[in-house]
Amino acid sequence: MRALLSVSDKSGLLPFAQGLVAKGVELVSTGGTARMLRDAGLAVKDVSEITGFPEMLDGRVKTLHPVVHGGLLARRDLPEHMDAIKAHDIGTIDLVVVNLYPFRETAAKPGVHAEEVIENIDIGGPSMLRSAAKNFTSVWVIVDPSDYAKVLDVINADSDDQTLRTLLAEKVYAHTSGYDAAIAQWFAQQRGEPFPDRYPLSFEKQQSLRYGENPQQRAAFYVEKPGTGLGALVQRGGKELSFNNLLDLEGSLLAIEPFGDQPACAIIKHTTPCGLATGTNALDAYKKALACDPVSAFGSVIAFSVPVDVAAAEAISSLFVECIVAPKFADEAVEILVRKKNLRVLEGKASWPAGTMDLKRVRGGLLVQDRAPAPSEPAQWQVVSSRQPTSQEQRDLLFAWKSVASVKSNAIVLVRDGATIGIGAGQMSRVDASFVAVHKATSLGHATTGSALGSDAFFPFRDGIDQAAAAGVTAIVQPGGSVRDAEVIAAANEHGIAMVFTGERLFRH
Ligand SMILES: NC(=O)c1ncn([C@@H]2O[C@H](COP(=O)(O)O)[C@@H](O)[C@H]2O)c1NC=O
Repeated sequence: MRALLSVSDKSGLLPFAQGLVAKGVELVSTGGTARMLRDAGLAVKDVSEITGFPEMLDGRVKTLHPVVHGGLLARRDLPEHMDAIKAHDIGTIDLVVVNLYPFRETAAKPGVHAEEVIENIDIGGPSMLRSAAKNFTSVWVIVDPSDYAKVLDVINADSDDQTLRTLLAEKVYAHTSGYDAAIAQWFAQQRGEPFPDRYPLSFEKQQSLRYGENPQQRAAFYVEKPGTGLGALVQRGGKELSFNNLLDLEGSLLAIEPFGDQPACAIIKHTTPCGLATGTNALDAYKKALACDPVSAFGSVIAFSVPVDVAAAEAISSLFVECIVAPKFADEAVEILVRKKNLRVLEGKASWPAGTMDLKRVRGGLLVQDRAPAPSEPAQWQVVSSRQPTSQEQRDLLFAWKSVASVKSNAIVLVRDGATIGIGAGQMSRVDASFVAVHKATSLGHATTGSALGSDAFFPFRDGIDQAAAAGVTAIVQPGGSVRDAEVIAAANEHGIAMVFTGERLFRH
C-alpha cells in the first residue's frame, strides 16, 4: 500500500503516519510535509522521486503529474486501466491525505496583499482530493485530520469500510466546493461586487438540532466560519440549544447592538423584544426591561450588553427563561443561573463577520441585501413640528429609534426614561401597532402620559398621531416621507407633540 501525504495543517499527521508505517505502508510526500515526517525519523519518498520532476514554480507545481493522478484514478477493477498505468510505469496510490493552503485565513488577515491571497489558492491539493475521491472505492481520501483515527483503525484491522470511504469522498467534494466558494467570494469582493452572477455560499454544520421551528420539522445549525457569530458563543450551562433559541438569540443580540457598551437588556419572545431598556448596570437595565411586559417575559431569551453579575443573576433566577446571553458572566453568577437546569447560559460577543450580507430564503430563490446599518443618530434628524423636543424627550426619542429597529414590522414603541413601556409588533396596520403599544402599556399599569413614541415607518394618516396624543404621547420619532406628511405634522402641532423625521425606514420582516 502506498500513501501520499501533502498537508498544510500538519496537526495529528505524525501519529497517523507512524501508524501507517507500522502497517508497512510506503509514504510519499511533498516538501514541508516530507521534511516534518523525516525529522520525526520516518522513511519518506519525495513526490519528485516518483514523478521524475522537481517541485517547481515556488511550489505551484508539485503533484500535478500523470504519475500522481494516474496512480489515483486508475480503476483497479478494469484490466485496461491497470495495464495502462503499468505500461507507463505508474504505481497505484491507495491513500491520500491532503488539506489545503489556508485560503480563508489568509484572505481574512488585515491588510493582506492580493498576491499573498492568490498564492494561497491551492491547485494541486484539490486536484488530488478530487481524483482520489472519484476513485473512492479503492483510494482512501482524508481531508479532515479528525478522520485519521477512523481510517487507521480499519487499516490496522486489515479490513475495509466502503461506507466510511463514501463519507470521506462526500467530505472532499463538500470541502473543495466550500473552498472554491470562498475564492469566488474573494474575487467578487476585490471588484466591489456584492451581487455576483452566481452567489457562492458554503456553510459548515455546527450542530444537529433536535427539531426545527416545530417538532415535525428536521433541523441543523450551520455556520459560515466556525467560531464566528452565534457559533462563537460559549455555553456555560443548560441544555442543548434549540432552533427557536438560536433565532431568538439573534433577535436579542440585534436588539442590544445599537446601545454599544451602554448597559442594556433585551427580553425577547418570538424574535421580537417584549422589553428593552438601558440602565445604570445589568440589574437596573433588566428590571426596567422586565417591567415593560413581565407577562410576556415568561419563557424568553434575554441579552445583556454588559457582564452579568451576581445581583442580575439573582434577579433573573426568579423568572422562567430559555436562554441568557452576555459578553461575560461572573463565576458566581453562572453558579446561580445553572441551578435552573433548563436555562442555557451563553457567554461571548457574537458579532457578524465583516462584510456579511443578509440572506432570506424564498421558494426557489434567495434574497440578498446589505445587513441593516445602525439606526441613525439625532444629528441626521429633522425636527418637523413647531415645538422642539425637550432634552428629556430627545433622549427618549433616541432610545425609541434604537429600540424600534429590532421590533417586527409594523412596529411602534412607547418609551419613557430609556425603557420601552409598550411595544406594538408585527401588526398589519400602523394604527393597530399604535393601538397595541398603548393597550399593552396601559393594561400593564404604565402611565403613557409624557412618553415618547418610535415608529419604524412613516404614518400614512393622522389617525396614528391622534391615537398617540390621546394616550398622552408628547414626542414622536418616525422616518417621514408619506404623501400626507403635511397632515401628519399638522396633527402633531395641533396636539403640541414634538415630531422628528429620521429620513430612514427601519422595517424588520
Ligand atoms: N502545486 C501542487 O502540485 C500541490 N500539490 C500539493 N499542494 C499543496 O501543498 C500543501 C503541502 O505542502 P508542503 O508539503 O510543502 O508543506 C498542501 O496544502 C497541498 O494541498 C500543492 N500546492 C498548490 O497547489
